Amino acid sequence: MSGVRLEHVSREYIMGKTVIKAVDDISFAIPEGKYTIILGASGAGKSTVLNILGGMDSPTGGKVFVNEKEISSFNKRQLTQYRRESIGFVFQFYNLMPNLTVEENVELASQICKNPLDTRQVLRMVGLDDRRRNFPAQCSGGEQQRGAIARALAKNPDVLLCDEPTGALDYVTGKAILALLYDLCRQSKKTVVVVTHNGALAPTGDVVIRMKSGKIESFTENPNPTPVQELEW
Ligand SMILES: Nc1ncnc2c1ncn2[C@@H]1O[C@H](COP(=O)(O)OP(=O)(O)OP(=O)(O)O)[C@@H](O)[C@H]1O
Repeated sequence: MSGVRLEHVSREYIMGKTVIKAVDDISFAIPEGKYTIILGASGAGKSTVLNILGGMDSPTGGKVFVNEKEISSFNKRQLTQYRRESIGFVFQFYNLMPNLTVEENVELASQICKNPLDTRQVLRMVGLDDRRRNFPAQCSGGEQQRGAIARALAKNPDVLLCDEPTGALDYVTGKAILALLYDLCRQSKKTVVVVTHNGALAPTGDVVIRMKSGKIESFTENPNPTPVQELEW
């Protein structure tokens, strides 16, 4: 099955004499193209799962498959290539290069991968074409996040991973960013995974995974997700 699959995945950290199970023997499968939300309180293990999916961290047990590639068996070089070519990341704090314009930030990402999309096309997709010559400091938070999403998408990745993408944004701007991520998921048919602690977003996901203390509390598929713009919280 294309998409994302975790089989009995664990991630333990040894801290002196204690073992912290950040992720504790979890299994789930997300079909390709699904808009997925991972929910859970602080410390539940959400970012650890996202980092493992993105090849930034490796499990201490279990197997991880992304579009049928077993990334948990990759060596360092393969993981670097995987992060570069197969994964788009969106973080809470945009992380755009401050000395490059929005357009140059997107171009820079395109240059390191195999099948990039056209920069202008991607900037139009995220509604940022008229701001493309601005430096990040000349953009609002929402615009910077759109720039970061454009940069991630331009790589034409298999999966778009977003860790608290609205964490630094106000309510209305955050909603617009979530609506954009959902629309991009539908348009591009790519798997999008959004990590958030905001339980109110559960109805908006095609797939909703709730985590608690490193375990999966529930896994739900939603045949008719609610558009985020229709929700209030
Ligand atoms: N590098 C590390 N070394 C030791 N413990 C870690 C490390 N990274 C994460 N942990 C622990 O693993 C657990 C899960 O952390 P994780 O960051 O995945 O949670 P989270 O659900 O993303 O939380 P938050 O919403 O606060 O970001 C926590 O108890 C955390 O302290």
